[in-house]
Amino acid sequence: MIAADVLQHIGDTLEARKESSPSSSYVASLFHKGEDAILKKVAEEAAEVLMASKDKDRLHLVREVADLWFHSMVLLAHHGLRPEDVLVELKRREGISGLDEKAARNPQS
Ligand SMILES: N=c1c2ncn([C@@H]3O[C@H](COP(=O)(O)OP(=O)(O)OP(=O)(O)O)[C@@H](O)[C@H]3O)c2ncn1[C@@H]1O[C@H](COP(=O)(O)O)[C@@H](O)[C@H]1O
Repeated sequence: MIAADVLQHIGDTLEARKESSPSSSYVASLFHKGEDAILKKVAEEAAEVLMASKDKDRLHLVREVADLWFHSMVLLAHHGLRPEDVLVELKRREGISGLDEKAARNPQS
């Protein structure tokens, strides 16, 4: 599956960048700055997704979602996690209705 290959490749690149110099790599510079800098980028990119959506600019939206996914993967890598961990969780949820899952969490509501 192409999508899984792309995510796996990005995961490998992110791991390799942990050994790179911050001056030669954007990802290495983010790792070097630490968790707060990574979280700031995730928050900024999420806000940019909202603005692209409100602007009804489809190409801009795709690019901003790519930025958000990418920085979320940097955050995962910071915590020693990989994109595949999210894919496993999404796979686990396949076929489970969001409404049923929510009802199971809050049986009285
Ligand atoms: N997919 C990406 C990717 N998507 C977005 N970005 C960077 O994320 C940043 C997004 O920040 P903004 O949109 O806010 O733009 P900006 O104002 O320039 O950023 P800041 O100065 O505010 O940090 C830009 O610098 C983009 O270049 C990415 N940088 C790297 N990758 C992948 O990561 C690999 C490793 O990158 P390096 O570590 O730079 O070699 C690359 O080969 C790509 O596969």
